Amino acid sequence: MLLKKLYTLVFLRTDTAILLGLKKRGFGCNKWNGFGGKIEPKETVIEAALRELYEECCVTVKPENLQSIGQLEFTFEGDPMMMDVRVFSATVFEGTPIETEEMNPKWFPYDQIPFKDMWLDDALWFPYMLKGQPFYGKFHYQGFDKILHYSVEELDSM
Ligand SMILES: CSc1nc2ncnc(N)c2[nH]1
Repeated sequence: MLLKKLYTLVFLRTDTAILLGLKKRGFGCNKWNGFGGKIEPKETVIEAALRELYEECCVTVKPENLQSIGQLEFTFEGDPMMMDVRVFSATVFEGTPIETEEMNPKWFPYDQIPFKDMWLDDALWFPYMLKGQPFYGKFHYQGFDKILHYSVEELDSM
């Protein structure tokens, strides 16, 4: 029986760049990533996404400006836990991203995304997100640096 844990992942975008954060501790440390994390028992996915974004870079997004763009499922050889990651993007937001204990934020022009310093799977599904195409990706890892098999499909809507 697979166990499933829900996570959020938010990307702020402008017409020229995407905001990534360098994870300073914990899971995925030293990788550039979107902003997000676990969902607490009594909160909705949207509430969790907006809370984590604010906690990690002090930027606020209104629920109506958060676009649900994708879903990622991560499984790991020998581990029953499946990570179910809900991916969102926003182009309208309030505040300037600042460094927190968790993350060091930086804007990257779209032709300078640091894929070699990101999770291996990101290069495989970013193209869908960057063109605003809802997607559903499944990635089966061996350890954290090898993808044994994966699939990414376009969705009609999220
Ligand atoms: C554990 S595999 C994994 N890939 C990821 N890509 C982007 N953001 C994450 N949180 C990711 N986790």
